[in-house]
Amino acid sequence: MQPVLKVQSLNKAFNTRAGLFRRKRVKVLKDVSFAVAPGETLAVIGETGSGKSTLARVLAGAEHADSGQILLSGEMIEDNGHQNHDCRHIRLIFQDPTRSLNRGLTIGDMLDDCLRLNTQLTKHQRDKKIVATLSRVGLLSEHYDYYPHMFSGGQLQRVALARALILDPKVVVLDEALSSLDPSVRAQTVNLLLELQRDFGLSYILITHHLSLVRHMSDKLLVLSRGRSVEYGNSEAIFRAPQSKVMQKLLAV
Ligand SMILES: Nc1ncnc2c1ncn2[C@@H]1O[C@H](COP(=O)(O)OP(=O)(O)OP(=O)(O)O)[C@@H](O)[C@H]1O
Repeated sequence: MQPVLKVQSLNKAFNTRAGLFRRKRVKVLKDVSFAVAPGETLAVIGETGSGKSTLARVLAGAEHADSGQILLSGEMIEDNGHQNHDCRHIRLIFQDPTRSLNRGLTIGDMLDDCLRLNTQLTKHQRDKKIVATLSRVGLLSEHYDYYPHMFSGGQLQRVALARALILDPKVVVLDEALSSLDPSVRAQTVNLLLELQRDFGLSYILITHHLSLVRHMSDKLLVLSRGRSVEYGNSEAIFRAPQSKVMQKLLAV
């Protein structure tokens, strides 16, 4: 099966201060490659600062890579720093959903903005799609008129999910998106994500420090260390017999 997402030799560096007047370029992603099939979940784990969030932002088009390629369903969307990114196909959800939600807009208006800016749908079609998407993530049509502050943390993560799904993406990147939820809400959200994956063939990139979540949700696993891929393959096989020191250490904790 053709992968929905293929990443080849991705490199990314940042300029950082190295003294009062000096700057130095720090490589954050080094030759990172992987592929994700439709309906599959790839978990990305690694110690703090290993480049997971940077990878998430590059995938979602929020940052350019310095070199390397990203192909979506065989089509090049990033080639050596040149983006041809249709942002609607890879969507990013953060740990703190309020980061991506405008406090001054109702949920309905926020979702309507996404559709107005990215599709040719009429107002009637947009409203229908918004209500259907709210229902897909377990929210009610009444929530159309709610503001972000009127939701609980778990509901807000559902709103962020609705915002990600409203444009029918192929890949959703979850950057610690489940971390701040309490265990029972997290379990409900995981079940919802798995249900959506089953129903719509969504692929997930799951970035998390929770190994139990990785084990439960992922098909494949990429282990990053200082921006480099040190282990990549079938999750179950890696959990059974980790080859990299990083993974062995993470499992030993
Ligand atoms: N905009 C930036 N400018 C300079 N350095 C950056 C920038 N963004 C990230 N970095 C650096 O890149 C490295 C990787 O950061 P990143 O947030 O991707 O790691 P991470 O694996 O997601 O860490 P964590 O698990 O703590 O979230 C860190 O050293 C960070 O300080």
